[in-house]
Amino acid sequence: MGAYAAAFERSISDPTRFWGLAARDIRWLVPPDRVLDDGAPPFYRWFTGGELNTCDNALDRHVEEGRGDQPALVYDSPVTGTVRTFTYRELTDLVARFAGVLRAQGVDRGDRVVVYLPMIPEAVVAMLACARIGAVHSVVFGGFAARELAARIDHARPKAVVSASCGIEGSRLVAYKPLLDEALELAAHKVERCVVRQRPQLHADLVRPRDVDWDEAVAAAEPVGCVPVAATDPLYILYTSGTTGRPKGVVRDNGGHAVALRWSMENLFGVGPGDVFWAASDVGWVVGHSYIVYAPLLTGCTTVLYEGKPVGTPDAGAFWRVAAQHRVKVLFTAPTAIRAIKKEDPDGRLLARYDLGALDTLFLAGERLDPDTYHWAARMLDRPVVDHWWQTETGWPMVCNPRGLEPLPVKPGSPSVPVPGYDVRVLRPDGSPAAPDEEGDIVVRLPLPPGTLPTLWQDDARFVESYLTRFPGHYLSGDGGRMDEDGYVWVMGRTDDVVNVAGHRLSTGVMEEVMAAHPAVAECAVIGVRDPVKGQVPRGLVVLKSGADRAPEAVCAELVAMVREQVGPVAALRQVAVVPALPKTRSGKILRAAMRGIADGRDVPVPSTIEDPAVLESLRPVLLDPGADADAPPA
Ligand SMILES: CCC(=O)SCCNC(=O)CCNC(=O)[C@H](O)C(C)(C)COP(=O)(O)OP(=O)(O)OC[C@H]1O[C@@H](n2cnc3c(N)ncnc32)[C@H](O)[C@@H]1OP(=O)(O)O
Repeated sequence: MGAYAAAFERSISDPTRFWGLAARDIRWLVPPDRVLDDGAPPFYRWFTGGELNTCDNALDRHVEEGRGDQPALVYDSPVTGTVRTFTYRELTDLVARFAGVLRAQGVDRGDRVVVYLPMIPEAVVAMLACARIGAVHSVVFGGFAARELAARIDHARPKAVVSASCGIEGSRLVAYKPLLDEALELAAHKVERCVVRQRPQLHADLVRPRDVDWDEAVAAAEPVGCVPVAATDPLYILYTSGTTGRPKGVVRDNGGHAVALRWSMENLFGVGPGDVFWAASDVGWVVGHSYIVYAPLLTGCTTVLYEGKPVGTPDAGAFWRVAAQHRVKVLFTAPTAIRAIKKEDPDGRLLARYDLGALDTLFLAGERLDPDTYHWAARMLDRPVVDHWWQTETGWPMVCNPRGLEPLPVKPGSPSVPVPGYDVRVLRPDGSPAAPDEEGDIVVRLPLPPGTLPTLWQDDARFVESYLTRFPGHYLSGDGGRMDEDGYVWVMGRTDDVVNVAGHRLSTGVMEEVMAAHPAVAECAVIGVRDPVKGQVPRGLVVLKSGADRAPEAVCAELVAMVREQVGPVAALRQVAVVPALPKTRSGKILRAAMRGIADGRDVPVPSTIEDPAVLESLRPVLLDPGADADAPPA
């Protein structure tokens, strides 16, 4: 039996022993009584009775163990012309001081702190400072609009918000503070304190005494040490899109998270202490949480925080420049980024300018890796390109080619095999196991391994209903796919109304909610359709109210602007078409999957429950050819 098969078998047959051994790489303040607490299924807890501090494991511990002068964080920002390195000692000092700032603002263990920051070192500092004092951070991605931020504030009910005057999107300045002010106005929950980092590119007006200037507060703060927290205490809440407009607050614990992420670095990514790891994502997504911040630092690596884009900052050689300059060993990004680079530099002329001698592997996740992109990247880089599949809910890879454990043959289009700890299955609608290569729902048999979501924030019922009810005893991933004879998993895409736009998981429901509020709209549907660069883009189909005397093009342009304004630019809704009717079942359910299939050029059977097949047929031309974008985005 190979190393992978042996590890997988051990992880499933004796998870207590498997993860108990992995837990030895973490510094515990109080060792756990139990590795797996399975006393209250379907809720499982890892490392109960144990106490630790995640920040201690990510920073202080490394300083004490001799890594104080090693770079912990490299901030590379082509949009500001900055490259700055922070050693473990420097980062520990900054975090300890900012933890003092939070304390001084009344933030204590268990309090929530919303972090709404661009890709600047302060984002990492704020997250780790929360961990240091046992506060629970909830990072909100900067591409969301005020309304979305307000919804998250109302749900997490934070004591404080940490933000900045602006973000920099390529050449565009995004004023964060007005968005924050608007969100605070919209939110019912009243936030007591906002700590605002003033960036030189744009000064924000502070509302005193609510708003506190980051630099002034840090100058006045006393450094604070790490507090012990229970392994099962929440480290963070990260909201992710569900099928409805209401985001789900995925909870991450401290103990299981630290153990699983630390294990994943050596066994999946093949990196260890001292290596340079770069996840080119955003701290607002789970990749940013796990593989920009926590996993590399828990492992004693150097992590790269990149404030730039794959193209345009300044060109499609940007990723290769960063990888070469910082001697990156593992680069992790989303396929959409590689497709954007490929589009601009198909022959790799820019890539050829850089010495990528240190680069060992390119890991890709966040959306399906299409074989074309895989082959292009593998050919251009001439080194392993590794697809892997996971979700915000799981926090770390579920299916991967475990480079550290045992590199397995690559099958382009498949992220390879279930990761140790994840008993991945494919089920038929009746819950019976699918045959090899038969498509079904991808599920994971409970218990999920450490590091995965123990529940949704203050909503055990929604946790059970969303993930554990469809197939009792299993976690429902929401993705469909198949498993082949060799145990390789083939992920085909979402089985629900969640879209994946440029690696950003978005709810079509939230866009529909916004569009439905337009006075001329009678009903609408948003579907995700294939896009050559972003993977998927949303497309809106709208039925106007009878008697609406507005020009359809004007309504479409207004709808595009409304979604951008109320959901955020990241929704990237550009295609909206006015149609005479939407196809529905006899019970009135809109047939989104059927429309999606036609738009993607797939042969989809017309559901037998359809009310009027002619309606679906009449949409075919519009679904196959969206026409021009409804409007150019505002400058
Ligand atoms: C495995 C578990 C997971 O799935 S975790 C999620 C993993 N996903 C990712 O890491 C995301 C990968 N995608 C990306 O990094 C970006 O899409 C890349 C490839 C860099 C392209 O970026 P960009 O050209 O900006 O396109 P986009 O579609 O991301 O953005 C659309 C519009 O939104 C804006 N936007 C984006 N981020 C922000 C932000 N932080 N603050 C403010 N605005 C933001 C973009 O500027 C863009 O605006 P515009 O429409 O061009 O005006």
